Amino acid sequence: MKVVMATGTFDILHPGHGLYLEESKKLGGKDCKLVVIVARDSTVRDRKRIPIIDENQRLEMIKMLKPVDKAYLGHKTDMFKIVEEINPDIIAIGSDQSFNLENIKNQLEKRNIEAEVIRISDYRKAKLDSTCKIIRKIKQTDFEEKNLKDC
Ligand SMILES: Cc1cc2nc3c(=O)[nH]c(=O)nc-3n(C[C@H](O)[C@H](O)[C@H](O)COP(=O)(O)O)c2cc1C
Ligand SMILES: Nc1ncnc2c1ncn2[C@@H]1O[C@H](COP(=O)(O)OP(=O)(O)OP(=O)(O)O)[C@@H](O)[C@H]1O
Ligand SMILES: [Co+2]
Repeated sequence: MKVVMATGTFDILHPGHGLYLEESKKLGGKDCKLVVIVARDSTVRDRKRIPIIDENQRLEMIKMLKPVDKAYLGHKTDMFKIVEEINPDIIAIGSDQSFNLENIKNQLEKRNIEAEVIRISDYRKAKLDSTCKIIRKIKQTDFEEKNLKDC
């Protein structure tokens, strides 16, 4: 049985997230266990922007997805601590994740973690194929208050 680790923010789910998780799971073959690490709110704030959905609700949704066997929040500072704990065979890096694979491999080597690091090159193209596009669309949409009255 192979353990594959996938990571991300997963703020406002869309089909690109589903494709990435499906492709990650395929890397581990027939008996794959897919473990997903959801980025902490503090990490998202430091690296990207203020998250819309908080970390617990993002984790709750990821746990409900079909390819996912286990999901956890990451740690707040050392991102390789969770890798040591999960001890995956493969770490799947998404097509738009800005990690340098060589840097990750060097960090793993320093800690004696024998995981393979693989870039998933598949990208699901659509009008709203990223969280930032969804946020931009919501910002630009001029909702009338009556559309939101039951919220
Ligand atoms: C090997 C690896 C380990 C990670 N561990 C953590 C972690 O412990 N805590 C965390 O908040 N995020 C963790 N992340 C997720 C990254 O923080 C997240 O991918 C990054 O913020 C970029 O966001 P994005 O993937 O949504 O583009 C990890 C990512 C990788 C590749
Ligand atoms: N359209 C897509 N096709 C394939 N993979 C995707 C797509 N969108 C996101 N992913 C992958 O899903 C994982 C989580 O992505 P993330 O949380 O950054 O969402 P995002 O839509 O890319 O958000 P943002 O717009 O903030 O970058 C990453 O590994 C990312 O590469
Ligand atoms: Co992204």
